[in-house]
Amino acid sequence: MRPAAETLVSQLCSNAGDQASLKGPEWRISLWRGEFLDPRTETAYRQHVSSITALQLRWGLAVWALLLLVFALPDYSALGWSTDFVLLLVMRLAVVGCIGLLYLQVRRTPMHAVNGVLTTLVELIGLAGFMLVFFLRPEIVGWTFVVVLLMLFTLFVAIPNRLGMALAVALFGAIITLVAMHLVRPRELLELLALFLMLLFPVATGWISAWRVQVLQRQQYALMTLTLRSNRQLQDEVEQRRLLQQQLQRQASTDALTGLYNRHEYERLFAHELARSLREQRPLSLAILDLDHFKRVNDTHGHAAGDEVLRRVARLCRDNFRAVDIVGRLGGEEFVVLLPDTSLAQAGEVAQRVLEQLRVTPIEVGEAVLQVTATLGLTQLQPDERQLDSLLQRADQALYAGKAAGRDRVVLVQADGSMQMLVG
Ligand SMILES: Nc1nc2c(ncn2[C@@H]2O[C@H](COP(=O)(O)OP(=O)(O)OP(=O)(O)O)[C@@H](O)[C@H]2O)c(=O)[nH]1
Repeated sequence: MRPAAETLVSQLCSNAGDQASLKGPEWRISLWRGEFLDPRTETAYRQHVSSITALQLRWGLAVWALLLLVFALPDYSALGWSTDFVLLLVMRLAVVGCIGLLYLQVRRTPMHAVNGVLTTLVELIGLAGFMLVFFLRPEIVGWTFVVVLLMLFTLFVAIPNRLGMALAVALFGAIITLVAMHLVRPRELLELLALFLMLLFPVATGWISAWRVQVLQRQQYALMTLTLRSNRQLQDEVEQRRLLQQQLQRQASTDALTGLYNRHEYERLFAHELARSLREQRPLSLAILDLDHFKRVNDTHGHAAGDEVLRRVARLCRDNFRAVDIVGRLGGEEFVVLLPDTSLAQAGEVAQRVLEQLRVTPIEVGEAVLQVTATLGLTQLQPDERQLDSLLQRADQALYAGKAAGRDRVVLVQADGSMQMLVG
C-alpha cells in the first residue's frame, strides 16, 4: 500500500518512534481519495494548505480562461461571423464568466479551493459546454477528441482539486464525450469501446499522479505536525527541567524556613567578599542579629507562631538591609549579615534603621499581634585579619553585651574590644 509515500516517510523519519506514530489512526489515508480518513486531520491539513492551493487554483483558472478565449480565433477563422461561431463564442464566454466568478470566490475565501465543490461545478459546466465544439465543428472531431484527452488529464494535475470529485468529473467528461461523438456520427460498439479506453487512459494516469502527490503531501504534513509536537514537548520538558534545577539550586543554597542564605551558601559568599575586600582594601563589616526573648514567643503562641515571626523578620531584614548586603540564617533566631564596602559607623546606622523598622512593624500571628525586638552585635574587618571567624566572635561578644545591657540595641565592637552601644 502506497509504497512511494511510505518509502519517503521512512527516509524522512529518523527514528522508529516517528514511524510508529505516523501509523496511528490520526494519520491513516484513504486508498482511493488520497485524503486523511480522520475528518479533523483532513480539515486541519486543508486549512494548512488553503492559501497555497488557492493560489495554484487561481493560476489554473486564469490559464483555462485564457485558452478558452484564444481558441475563439480558430473558431472564427473556420466559421466566420456565423450563428455557429456566435453559439460557440457564447459558450466560451459563459464558461469564462463562471471561471471568473470562481476566481473571485477563491480569492475571497481560500477554503473554497480545498473544498472543491465550486471548482467541480465549474468543471462540469466547462466540460458540458465544450461538447458544443463536437457538434458545431464536426470537421475537427479528431482534434477536439485530443483536446478532451488533455483536459481530462489536466483536471487532476493543473487544477488542485479533491481527488474524488476530480475523478467523478473526469468520468462524466469521458462519458459525455463518447455520447457527443456518437451523436455527431454513429459508431460501432467496438469503436466506442476503443474510444472509451482511450478516454480512460488520461483519467487513470491523472488520478494516479494526483493520488501520489496528495498522499506525499499529507505524509509530509503528518511528519511536520509530529515534529512540531515533539519539539513543543521537548521545549516543555526543557522548561520544566530548568525550573526544577532552579528550585534545587534555591533549596541547596537557602534556609527552608526563612528563605535566607543557609550556612553553606553564606560562607561561600562571605569568603568571596572577604577576598575582594582585602584585595581592594575596602571596609567590610559583619553583624549578628538575635531576636529578644524569642523563647517566650514559642512558649506563649506556639512553635508555628515562632516560625512565622522568623519568616517575617527574615523578610524585614531582606527589605531593610541593602541589596549588596548578604543576609544568612546563623541558626535558631540568629541572623548574620555581611556588609561590603561599609565601615563600622555606617554599619551601625544601617543596623539602627533595621531595628527601628522592627520596632514599628507589628507582626500578626493568628489572633495575636506581636511586637518583636532584636539585639545586634557589629564589628569591622581589620587590615591584618584574614579570616571571618574572629569577626564572628567579636560580633557575638558585642551581641551578648547588648543582651546583658537590656536588649533592643546595636552594639559596635572595635578590634581592641572596646564597645559602643546605640540605643534607639
Ligand atoms: N519556632 C522556632 N523556634 C526556634 C527555631 N530555632 C530555634 N528556636 C527557638 O528559639 C528559642 C531561642 O531561645 P533562647 O536561646 O533562650 O533565646 P531568647 O529566648 O530569644 O532570649 P534572648 O536571646 O536572650 O533574648 C528557643 O526556644 C528555640 O527553641 C525555629 O526554627 N523555629
